[in-house]
Amino acid sequence: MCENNKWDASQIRKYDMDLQPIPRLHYKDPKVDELMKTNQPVLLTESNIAKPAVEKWTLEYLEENLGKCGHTVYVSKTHKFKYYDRKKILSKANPKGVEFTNDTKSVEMKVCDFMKKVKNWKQGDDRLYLQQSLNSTFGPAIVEDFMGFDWRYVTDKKARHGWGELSANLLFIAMEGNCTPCHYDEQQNLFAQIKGFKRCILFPPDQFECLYPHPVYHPHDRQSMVDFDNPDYTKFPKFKNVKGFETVVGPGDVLYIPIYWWHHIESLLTGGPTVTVNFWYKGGPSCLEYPLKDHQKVSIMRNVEKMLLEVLQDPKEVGPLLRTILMGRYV
Ligand SMILES: O=C(O)C(=O)[C@H]1CC[C@@H](C(=O)O)C1
Ligand SMILES: [Zn+2]
Repeated sequence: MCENNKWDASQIRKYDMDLQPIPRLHYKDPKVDELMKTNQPVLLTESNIAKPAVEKWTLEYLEENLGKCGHTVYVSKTHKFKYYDRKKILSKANPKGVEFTNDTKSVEMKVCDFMKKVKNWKQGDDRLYLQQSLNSTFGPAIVEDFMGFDWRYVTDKKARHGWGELSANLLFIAMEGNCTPCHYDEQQNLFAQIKGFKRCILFPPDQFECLYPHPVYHPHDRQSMVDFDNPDYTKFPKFKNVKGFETVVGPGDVLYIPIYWWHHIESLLTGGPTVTVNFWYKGGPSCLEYPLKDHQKVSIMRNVEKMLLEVLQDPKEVGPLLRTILMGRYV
């Protein structure tokens, strides 16, 4: 899968799973729209979507221009940065939350401190991952570069494929080897790689039962419970049948990650820090046409879980009630 010899298999973690390549197409290829129309992933090459960033955003430039205020940096004891929703964690404000511990926490950090820690990082130190919404708090040079993105192209895709409003552009600065474990988002995503290389593994929404997402009420909602580095095939037997797609994105590549598609993303094990900007679009209005699409079924399952939790008030009641409905009647 090595494109133009810019990386090699030694920089990639090995997983025992069936992965097919994601199509790589020139961004003006009409087949791009055929794939987007049917919520299929595609890697766009040669685009100008984030061209000013690809040309200028070195770590030094970013340190110089990201501004002096603090930025959101995740700190992890491992290479995994598993997202969690703080609003779902037990607190005075949220007495119905969930007892929850995990290896990652978020802190506010100045860019200069972040860059220094990344430069001086040694084995055994906590890993860092800067993940910050691109907003006006950034220096004028960054804002100018951002305005120079190919907004005509991305806005055309939004309109053509009925996406909702642009909800965020996030800037990601990762250390080599950082991993965002398998999860799905309820957003369309144009994932623009700026510096370095990232291995992206994607699974379609119909792989839901092989990827065992945490319950909706859990802080790790939308995240797979399976640890790809050490899968528990007793707890998650269907994981051994999972079928997915993969690609490695490099500077100038833009990966379309369709809404509700699972994605597991790793900065290559060597090669230094990586920089990415994403474009998250809300899902557009979707009419229920039959047969329903797989991602619509995921959305329906989410709504059933939310309704049951709302009315039962206790997560431990959800399983027994669903079993009563199912056993001997639907299965
Ligand atoms: O853009 C998304 O949907 C994500 O999951 C991002 C969260 C961290 C990013 C990464 O490349 O590790 C990807
Ligand atoms: Zn995501």
